[in-house]
Amino acid sequence: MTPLLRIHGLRKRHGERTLFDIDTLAIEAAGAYVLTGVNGAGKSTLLRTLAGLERVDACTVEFEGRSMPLYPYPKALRRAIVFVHQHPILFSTSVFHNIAYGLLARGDSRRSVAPVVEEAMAWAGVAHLRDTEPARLSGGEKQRVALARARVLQPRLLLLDEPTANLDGPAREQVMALIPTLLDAGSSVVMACHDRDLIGLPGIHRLKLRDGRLELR
Ligand SMILES: Nc1ncnc2c1ncn2[C@@H]1O[C@H](COP(=O)(O)OP(=O)(O)OP(=O)(O)O)[C@@H](O)[C@H]1O
Repeated sequence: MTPLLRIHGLRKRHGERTLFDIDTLAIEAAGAYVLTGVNGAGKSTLLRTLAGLERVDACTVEFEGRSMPLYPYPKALRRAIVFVHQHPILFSTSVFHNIAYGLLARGDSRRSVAPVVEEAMAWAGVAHLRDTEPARLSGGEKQRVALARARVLQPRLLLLDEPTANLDGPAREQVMALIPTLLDAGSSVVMACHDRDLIGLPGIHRLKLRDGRLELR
């Protein structure tokens, strides 16, 4: 099977320190991965690199069978890959507009966007918050809005940085419940996390960053 994404020779340095040096990273279409490693191992940096938010040394990517450099970050990846930050930054408008924003920015019409956003709000359990200003949301609500905002873009690859960190009780359960359904929509998902319940999800592949190398378990 052709992987969705395959990267060779992915190296990241901070000054003299090599944070990671990865021979090959292959992500299957509709595959689910957890990325583990101790604090400071480079998990967030690796996700940010895949999302084009970190500069890297020359490195080639095969995306859906086409070869391209990872830097400068290609348009095809910008459209296909969505990164969800651990502490999502939301615009000071409404929940509805935050979820609609990416689709409108892509040029979709307001008329076509509205039902997609309605469906996403229902999926994320935030429909009752549609007119709420993001500053008034709890951490769990913000994370669910961020997941809905990512989902409407129908990414081929979704990168989640510690989606359940800082959440507990029902807020954590609600976010946890959404994650398998992202896979049902056909996206590949890579999640950096320390959460044992996410690591134990059925069918999930385990990637571990250790001493700058990536192990597939
Ligand atoms: N711009 C930078 N310059 C130098 N070092 C940096 C820079 N950005 C990140 N680092 C270092 O790179 C290392 C990896 O950070 P990163 O946040 O990717 O790790 P992580 O595995 O996600 O950690 P955690 O589990 O604590 O979130 C850390 O030691 C961090 O201090």
